[in-house]
Amino acid sequence: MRSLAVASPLPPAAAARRRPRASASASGREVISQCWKCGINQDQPLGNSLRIGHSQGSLQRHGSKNLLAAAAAISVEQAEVSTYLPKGDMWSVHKFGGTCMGTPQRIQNVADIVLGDSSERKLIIVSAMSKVTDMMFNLVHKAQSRDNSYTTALDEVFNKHMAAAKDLLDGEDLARFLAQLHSDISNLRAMLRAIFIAGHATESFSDFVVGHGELWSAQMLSYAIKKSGVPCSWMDTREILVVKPSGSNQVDPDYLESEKRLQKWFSRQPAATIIATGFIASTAENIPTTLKRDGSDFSASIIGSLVRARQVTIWTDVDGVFSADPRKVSEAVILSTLSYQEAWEMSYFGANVLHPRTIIPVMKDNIPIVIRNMFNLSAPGTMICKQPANENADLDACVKSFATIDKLALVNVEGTGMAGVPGTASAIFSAAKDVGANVIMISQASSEHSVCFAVPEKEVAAVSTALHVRFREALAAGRLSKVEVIRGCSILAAVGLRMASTPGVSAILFDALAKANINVRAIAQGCSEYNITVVLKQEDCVRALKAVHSRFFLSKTTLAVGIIGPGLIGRTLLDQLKDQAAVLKENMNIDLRVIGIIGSRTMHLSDIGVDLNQWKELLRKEAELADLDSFVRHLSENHVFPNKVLVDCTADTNVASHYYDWLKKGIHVITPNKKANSGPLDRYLKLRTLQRASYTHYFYEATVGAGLPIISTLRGLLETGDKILRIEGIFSGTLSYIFNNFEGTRTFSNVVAEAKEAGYTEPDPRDDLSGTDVARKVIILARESGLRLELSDIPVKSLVPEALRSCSSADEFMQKLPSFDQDWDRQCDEAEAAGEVLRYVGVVDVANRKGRVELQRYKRDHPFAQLSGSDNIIAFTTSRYKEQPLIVRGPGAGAEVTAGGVFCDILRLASYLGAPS
Ligand SMILES: NC(=O)C1=CN([C@@H]2O[C@H](COP(=O)(O)OP(=O)(O)OC[C@H]3O[C@@H](n4cnc5c(N)ncnc54)[C@H](O)[C@@H]3O)[C@@H](O)[C@H]2O)C=CC1
Ligand SMILES: N[C@@H](CC=O)C(=O)O
Ligand code: NA
Repeated sequence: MRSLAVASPLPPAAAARRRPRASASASGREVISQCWKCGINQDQPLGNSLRIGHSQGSLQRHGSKNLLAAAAAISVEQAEVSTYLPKGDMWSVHKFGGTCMGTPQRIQNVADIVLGDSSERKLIIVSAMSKVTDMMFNLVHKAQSRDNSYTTALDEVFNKHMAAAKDLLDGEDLARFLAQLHSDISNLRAMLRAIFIAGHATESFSDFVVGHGELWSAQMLSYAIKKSGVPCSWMDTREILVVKPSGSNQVDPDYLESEKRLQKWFSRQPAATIIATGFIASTAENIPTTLKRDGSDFSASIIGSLVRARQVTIWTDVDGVFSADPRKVSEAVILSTLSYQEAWEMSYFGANVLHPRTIIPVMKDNIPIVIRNMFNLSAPGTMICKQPANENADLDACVKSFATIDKLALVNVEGTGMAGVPGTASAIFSAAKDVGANVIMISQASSEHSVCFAVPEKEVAAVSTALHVRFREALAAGRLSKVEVIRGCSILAAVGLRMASTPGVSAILFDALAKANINVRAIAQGCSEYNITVVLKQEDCVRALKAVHSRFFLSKTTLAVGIIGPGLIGRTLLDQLKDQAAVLKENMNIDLRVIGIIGSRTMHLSDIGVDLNQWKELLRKEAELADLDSFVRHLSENHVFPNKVLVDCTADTNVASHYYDWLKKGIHVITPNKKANSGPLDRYLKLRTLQRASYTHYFYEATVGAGLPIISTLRGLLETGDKILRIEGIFSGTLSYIFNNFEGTRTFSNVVAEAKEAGYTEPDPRDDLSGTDVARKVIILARESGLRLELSDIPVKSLVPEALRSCSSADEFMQKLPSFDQDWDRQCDEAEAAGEVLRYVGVVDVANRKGRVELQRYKRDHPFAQLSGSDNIIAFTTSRYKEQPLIVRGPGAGAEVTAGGVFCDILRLASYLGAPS
């Protein structure tokens, strides 16, 4: 065997300084106690060097077999207990993770935070400098894989710490630290060499090597604090914390023994500021071990409990615990408080809070844990403590946070033979256990006809096979009908202690999911009610998370909007949205984001929202070729916003033909375009049936009377049980304007041009003059009233001269229209001579299940003759409004009022989705 001799790392002066102290306190176990007493700080141990010193001697004496025992010989000195360990409020415990200890500057910042804490006594737990633990694991891995490069990797570890120390410390402190570092590295080199030769490292070996990161960072911090004149000791927690293994990769603290050891340690070094190593501990047999994953948090919690600290502060690089994963929910907020149970539940669901076991030690003594950001000292952080009694008890505050678990599969075991048969559930779950599957959630309805449970997707094939084997006979005999596997699932959990005692929480949760059009596959809620768990399709999970989070947390309804057709109405709507967005956000908690605009030629897309101050430039300069399919895909695949709406501001039949598919995709539709509702009846009925059966919404108030409340009034009458007899009125803003203004002073064609200029006409004014636009409105109202009519069922009196019907464009039509002005002069004169006016009216004759559109003459005192501008007037004659019809009157065309009507529909949608009304 090769010699493992290690050169003395200490310069002669330092070695000389060590010796007298070592001998002064030497007890029976000379080597060990010598090192314990030869520290740099009063009687402080030099930690690992003493053990390596011992191991070195032992190695030479006992050979490599005893390497571990020798290396790990951590002893508790039989010192007299002279100073009792005080316990209670005077102690504050802090823990700084690897990121906080990442650079010399950060270690100095940690020192400043510690110095700034005015507590009487402070116990500071530190992790290794960031990345060091991985580097140390890598050393072991390389050595046991017989990879010689472990030596250079060890040099890197040395260099990293030497450089940090040189930056941070100076003078004697630096010399002492470097001497210790040299010594440790030499001994590690020897130990790794032994591992290299053996080709194997036991867990204890590995733990011993890995724990050095904490030993070095604790020493560096204690020197940094001492530098400012504050007495400070450092503690190797392997001398204090005693743990025993408890199952796979877990340990349980031995509180009694640990407390005894702490007491003894303290009696020797009763410092007011103690820097202790996180992560590392020892077994009852004094073999070095670690506290496993997130071990430093656990160290802080155990030590906090041992001294009955006032508070344990875990310093990290985030402002506290978020209400949901901020990478998935950008609006996630920092929680100011969390109960122990809530933190526990959240940790289980993968929220990066604390490992559940970290909470146990402090929970038994009601010691609060505060999570704080060392890089943002102004953030107060999150306090995890006993549920505060006076906490806001309103419904929304019952849910503290949301978490998700992906890559799951549901297993559904179903059959009539399960009901009332004891042992079925046990057989199902023992089959899962036999293949080592981790059952994450179980749900069984009380009918007992099915049991369903979630397991990680990678384990589901084995579970399914095991169940088919176990229930072969039952399946063959039909007692079980199926063992079904549903892959691609996720769990979404709502966590909150007060859910247990508050009715209505689950209703809100499921309502938010339904409104986001998300299908729930399974549900579980234990009677502890700290969480409600739902299983969903994985692809829906982020959207679901956003939907429930915004419903409970922010009460902010976020709505992604896609605008199709930025023509007159579309661009006016965009302007209105731009002007009102901030007010809606502030006053109504509604966050509207236009994430796409598509015109006939180009489209501009954004994931988080188009800047509405410059949408026109963006649509010109930063646009792609218009493609409606990819536009819709952009909207439906956006995972930032849970709710999406397409606003069709075209007059295009083709665009309208897609509404069905969009609603099916869960995208809401809002439109002033009349084509869908006045198109083929079967398609209309299919669309309405789908929409009524789903939680997607389809609003079209502006299709009749623009912004006037026509559809909503009719709906209100119908839904409250009124019977519609007749709807009659002037439904065309264009025709209203024309006949209100064609009074002999201007030609007919001039007035038509004015209506077009004012934005009242359809993109092609022949749609207005032909009566088609009015007929479409009549059809829309007729269908809304329950009549099954086609557009062709409506007799229409067209005002478009026969000769102009075949014009190839609206422009050509407008150019040729003046040649027919004389005909119009004649009709107008005739009416005037009779004391009448011309009005173009539409009638929905519900009683006779008919509709019609006609040009009529009315006496000058008739209400229809009293209109001005683009006024519409619509009279509803119903069972309730029989003698006097209910009349709605006002401008029924024009950019502002129409866009306003569309905007109203958007807000109606937001309100349906949960925005305050
Ligand atoms: N002007 C008014 O007072 C009222 C209009 N409406 C309806 O509002 C809708 C829009 O009317 P206006 O804005 O006046 O028309 P417009 O012609 O000014 O705007 C329509 C826009 O849609 C674009 N477009 C057409 N097909 C498209 C497609 N497939 N994909 C993307 N973009 C396309 C056009 O390029 C144009 O920019 C029409 O359906 C109209 O019936 C409803 C009530 C009142
Ligand atoms: N062109 C239409 C616009 C509203 O639907 C009209 O004039 O009424
Ligand atoms: Na309307």
